[in-house]
Amino acid sequence: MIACTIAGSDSGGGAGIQADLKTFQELRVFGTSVITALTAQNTKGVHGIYPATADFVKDQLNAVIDDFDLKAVKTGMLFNAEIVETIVSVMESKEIPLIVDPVMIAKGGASLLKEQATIALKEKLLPVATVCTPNIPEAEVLTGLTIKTEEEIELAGEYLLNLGMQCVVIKGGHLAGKHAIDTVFIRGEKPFKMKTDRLKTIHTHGTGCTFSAAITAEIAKGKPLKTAIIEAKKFVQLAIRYPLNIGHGFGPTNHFAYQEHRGICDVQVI
Ligand SMILES: Nc1ncnc2c1ncn2[C@@H]1O[C@H](COP(=O)(O)OP(=O)(O)O)[C@@H](O)[C@H]1O
Ligand SMILES: Cc1ncc(COP(=O)(O)O)c(N)n1
Repeated sequence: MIACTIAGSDSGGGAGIQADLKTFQELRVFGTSVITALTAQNTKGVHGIYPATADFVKDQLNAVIDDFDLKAVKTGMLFNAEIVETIVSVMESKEIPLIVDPVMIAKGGASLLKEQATIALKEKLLPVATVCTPNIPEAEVLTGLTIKTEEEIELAGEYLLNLGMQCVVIKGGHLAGKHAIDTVFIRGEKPFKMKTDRLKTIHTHGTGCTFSAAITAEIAKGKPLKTAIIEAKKFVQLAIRYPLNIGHGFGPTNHFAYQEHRGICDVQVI
């Protein structure tokens, strides 16, 4: 099975292209990549960004699509509106499932998406997406809502589904409480929640990239949407639960954990 990630490179290896390819590999999917930007980054922050031209992003994507039978494609850091629009122009005519992680701001605070690009992402990319995986601040930007309560999560989910996607996963990592709860909206189905313990850790660099890459890998393997999303939640939960404790800042998650500890992760589906 072959998947592709369209994202930024994280020199620190915990997020972006590197997190996505490691996740694909652990889930036994062959990973291809389209790099939108190079970041000089480590566990302490983003120290520089060097974007690719939109034309070169297109060259990479066409090179991959022309040669491989891609079963799923994901996007992460897209940086500017030209890159967003280029991806739309290539992907809109394809029947390949597209998972959009609407990456906006790194956990350290650096902006990974320009303001104009947020509009392009919402108005052009999301309507051609299959799945979108916003965290709470991203869902707030995309919907214009303040999201604190369950009702507001429901409203945000419905709003985003109405942009044309088949599925929206609103991630609860940024909320408070004893549990980390993600809410999943699939068109035509009753929404459900995935609940795990909220782990006390600073090693959450790249959690969103890892989660969306795991969804992409499971979809590439042909899993139904709901099964793919639940398995991906297990993958990211184990990756957070067994940190590598490397770097001097907010460390990466552990992509080895799923294969090493599989079967012992409880994700409550409610
Ligand atoms: N401290 C934590 N304990 C357990 N799960 C977490 C924790 N932080 C984030 N997660 C989970 O990691 C995934 C990524 O979530 P989140 O951190 O909200 O996204 P992002 O990395 O895009 O900001 C979600 O499934 C979320 O529930
Ligand atoms: C290249 C790249 N892509 C995505 C993220 C987001 O990850 P996080 O929100 O964990 O900082 C990042 N920091 N760098």
